[in-house]
Amino acid sequence: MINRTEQEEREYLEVIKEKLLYAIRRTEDTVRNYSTELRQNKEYMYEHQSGMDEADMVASEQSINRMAFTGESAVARKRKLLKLGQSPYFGRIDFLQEGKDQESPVYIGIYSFADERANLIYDWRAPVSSMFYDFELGPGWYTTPGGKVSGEITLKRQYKIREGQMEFMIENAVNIHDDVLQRELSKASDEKMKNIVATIQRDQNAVIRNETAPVMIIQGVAGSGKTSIALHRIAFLLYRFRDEIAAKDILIISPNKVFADYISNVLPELGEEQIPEMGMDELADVLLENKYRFQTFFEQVYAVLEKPDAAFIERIKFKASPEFLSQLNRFIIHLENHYFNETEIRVAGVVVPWPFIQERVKAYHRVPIFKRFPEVVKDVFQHIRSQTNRKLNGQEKAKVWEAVPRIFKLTNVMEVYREFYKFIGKPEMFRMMHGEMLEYADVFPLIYCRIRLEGIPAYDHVKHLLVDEMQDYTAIQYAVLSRLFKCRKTILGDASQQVNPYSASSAEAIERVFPQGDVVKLFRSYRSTLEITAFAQRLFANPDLIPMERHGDVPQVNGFESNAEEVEAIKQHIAAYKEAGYQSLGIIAKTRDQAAYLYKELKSPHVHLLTTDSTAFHEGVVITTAHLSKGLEFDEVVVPFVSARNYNTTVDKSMLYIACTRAMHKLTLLYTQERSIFI
Ligand SMILES: Nc1ncnc2c1ncn2[C@@H]1O[C@H](COP(=O)(O)OP(=O)(O)OP(=O)(O)O)[C@@H](O)[C@H]1O
Repeated sequence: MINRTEQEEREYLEVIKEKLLYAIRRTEDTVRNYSTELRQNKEYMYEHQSGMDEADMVASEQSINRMAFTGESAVARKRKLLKLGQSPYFGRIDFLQEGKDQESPVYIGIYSFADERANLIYDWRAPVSSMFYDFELGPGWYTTPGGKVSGEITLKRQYKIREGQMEFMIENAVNIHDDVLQRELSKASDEKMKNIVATIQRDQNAVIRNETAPVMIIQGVAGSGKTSIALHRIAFLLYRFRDEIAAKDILIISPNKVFADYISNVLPELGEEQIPEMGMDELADVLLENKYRFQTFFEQVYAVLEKPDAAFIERIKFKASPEFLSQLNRFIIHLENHYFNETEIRVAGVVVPWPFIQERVKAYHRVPIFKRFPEVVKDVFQHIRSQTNRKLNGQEKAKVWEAVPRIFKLTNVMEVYREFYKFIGKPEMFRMMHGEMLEYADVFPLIYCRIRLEGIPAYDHVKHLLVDEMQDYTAIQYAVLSRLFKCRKTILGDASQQVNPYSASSAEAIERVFPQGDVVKLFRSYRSTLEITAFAQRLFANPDLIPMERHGDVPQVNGFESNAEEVEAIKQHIAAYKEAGYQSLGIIAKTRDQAAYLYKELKSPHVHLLTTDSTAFHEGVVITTAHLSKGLEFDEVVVPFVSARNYNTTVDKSMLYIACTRAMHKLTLLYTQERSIFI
């Protein structure tokens, strides 16, 4: 066995660092050579431009592009090597393959690294590395494209190497992962989400490395690592299918810009490029071609929280149900058969009879209704020509163009959508807001009608779609997504973290939309201490949840006589959180008005207010709403205004649950006068 002792490991680390340094220098030489050559080539081309013919120019440009590409790859390679220099590997397994007489050590790092003679570091995504996550000492196996490789794991080690120095090394213990995991979880939070390659758990690894599922639905409790796993899964797929998928072919549908920013460094940390990302509202705008003004999802949630109106809530609930989607589908089929004026068209002395027109309309049944008319127009032209034996003049053509769409009783998608409510006998279920603005609950049904009746080009360039916070999207939104994105999907969320319980989906409902999906449930919660998890469980009990055995202070619930005293207490938290060794403090209010009020009261340059307009996550002290805090986490969380008046509805309870589950190490709830029944 090589590198048996810790001393030998430390010496080996120095050898590897040396080799990395050498590789970095070589890449630097490559980059330098390419940039010199590139400059010379460009100069040459510029000087000889006049004497070059088209073919020469194209050849020169191609050569320059090739050179630039290779130069860029060398720069990327250098970046990876520099990173490896800081922390070359985090794990090792020694594997004795069946039929061989000597085991070989497999050092595992973020990227692979080889010298002329051997593979020195294996990428964590390589087939052989999967054994590091899947097995303890003893029998083990991994699959390669060529088949299954079995053998025995004779050694397993984990290392923490930072800035080139080995901080610790843990060996062979059965709970090796637990020890390192505990250390990782007890640390103060970073500004952004971090990678978890060194401590991926077995069940998480199975999700990350699943290559076959066309749709993967991950339902996991708060803090179970759903988002982390989904991002690592993308890194894995980019590695595994590198010839087929690039970063630009993936799309993340994220709940907001702050969240997008929060997760934005995980993939670059894993050596991958940034992934395109889009919010549902943004997608809606694109799909409606910016033609309609609409309420956003945030505005809908605030309306429910701030001035709940029974009829408004009824409309939301109705449109969120899978039954609504079925009714809409039935109506669209009904349109086909019952919304045509059975009339003939008279042009150029010819009568085009209704049966002919009807037959043509039906012939294009695969084409969305509004897209059929141009086809039918052409057929009518043809019909008239055959009767008159002459071409139609402009005026006659215009008449046909006008007459054909009129055979359909409705002229546009919006009219169809309004008609639907009359058809089902519930016209009160459709209300426009002030200024001809659509309610959010109508946005995706309208888009769905557009797709069915006008057709929208599918997003075929997207090869993998990632949807986070799946519980916040309704059946109709999934119907839209499944029609737009034919690619593989990873969909994740937690049914307990609905920001608007009137407009939410359970994992089961989503499964119904994607019957081909693999559903994975994650019950172990990593984010919070056992005390915080136990506290949150009292809000929404999940008997299956498995908390981490990590301890901290019991969450505090502090009462005050006045708001002023409560604000004063928050100031004390702000003054003290750093002393406790924390890096982030989240003050999570229920509504945006309450968050804004607090921000004004606190008047501190060190406090950031996160709103729906924010585009970046801030380190330090952040005031925000429960809705916006989704997916984020803080070392310490303070939830203000948890009074009986402020937290008393089902939606309020959901918000409180989301707020409390953001805390990693410390949680405090504050109220004035009477505390909420939920605590
Ligand atoms: N295997 C792991 N090793 C180390 N840390 C982990 C692991 N799994 C999860 N975590 C940590 O747990 C925390 C929660 O992870 P993440 O935000 O991905 O969970 P989530 O299920 O998306 O949470 P939520 O739904 O509550 O927003 C993060 O700090 C993450 O780094």
